Amino acid sequence: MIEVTGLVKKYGNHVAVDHLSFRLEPGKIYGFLGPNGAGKSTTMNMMTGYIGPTEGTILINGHDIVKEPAEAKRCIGYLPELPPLYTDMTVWEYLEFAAQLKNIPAKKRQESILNAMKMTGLVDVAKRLIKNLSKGYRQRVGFAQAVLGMPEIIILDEPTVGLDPIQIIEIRSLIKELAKEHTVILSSHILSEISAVCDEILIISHGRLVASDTTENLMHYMDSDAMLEISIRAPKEQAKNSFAQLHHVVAVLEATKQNEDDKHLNLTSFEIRTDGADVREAVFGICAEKNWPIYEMKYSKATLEDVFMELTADNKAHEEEMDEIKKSAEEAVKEAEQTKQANKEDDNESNI
Ligand SMILES: Nc1ncnc2c1ncn2[C@@H]1O[C@H](COP(=O)(O)OP(=O)(O)OP(=O)(O)O)[C@@H](O)[C@H]1O
Repeated sequence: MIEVTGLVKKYGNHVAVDHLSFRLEPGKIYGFLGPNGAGKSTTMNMMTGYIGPTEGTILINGHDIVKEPAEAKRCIGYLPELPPLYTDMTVWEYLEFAAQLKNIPAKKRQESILNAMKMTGLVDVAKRLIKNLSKGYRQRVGFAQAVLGMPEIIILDEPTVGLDPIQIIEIRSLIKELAKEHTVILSSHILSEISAVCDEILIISHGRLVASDTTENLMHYMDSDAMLEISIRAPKEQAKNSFAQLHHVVAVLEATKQNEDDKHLNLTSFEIRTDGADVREAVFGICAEKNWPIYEMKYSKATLEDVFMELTADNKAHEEEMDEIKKSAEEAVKEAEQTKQANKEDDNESNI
């Protein structure tokens, strides 16, 4: 089990991880999801003891990663975003080297390496130089290194980045295979990646945890929002009131975008928001009864992607704000330089 409490990492004034707290139970696949720069790698690097936290504690099966690093690290296998593979070694040589670093006793080494290779499908390439392997196979070598010695917890940073679709499918099934015997934690900025394999998702934005739930619950949360876009020819207020009275409808908004055709036909467009229910038939019933011709109807449910965008939305606003600050700072510097240059020219003229 992993317990993270009040975790903070600062680089100078920059807060990369901002008071993260969570608890990860054994035997599940967890996904760290967040945009680039959200703090996923920094968090993983702290959890695996690669870098120290500025504040907060990380307990790995009860061992503090800072105070008892050897005991804590023994429970973890880590595949960093850029695995440090020695490409002039063969797969076997590299795994033997990794086994020594992990202090796996000499008597057990061969068996451990063989198990890791079997698990990751590397037995046939054991004698091949790593530099002659495809990117997918190199990633497998990184995996094999992580599972060597069968640690209880496997941490994988962006495990499918740069792989082709077939390799991605292979790595995904490998992760699911691993989860039968290990707790797996992986990170990605790709939502479909995380939702395809993880039991629970932790969404991180600006170093903060903005959501943490099971993939099903997050999906269910999305289900609580649906929208029907409709273009009809009808008296605006009367139509709006009729739709608003329908069961499950939470809001009826007038859609602002209208094309020339709509104007010509004198159409009114609405966005009918519901609590997740599909109200197409009920809306059709009203329109038919009132004889309001329907020109267009489009039903949509919020997706996991929408929730991710919503939860990390301040990210974009923050970036825009930073761009704005940077732009005005650059303008101020330019202005100051121009003034300095003008003053210099004035001085030169008065000297003449
Ligand atoms: N060694 C470092 N020195 C200074 N700033 C750093 C350092 N490492 C990371 N950062 C900053 O900390 C923030 C979090 O970075 P981190 O790599 O953890 O994000 P991430 O979510 O893993 O992103 P990505 O998906 O792009 O790897 C970023 O703003 C990054 O620029």
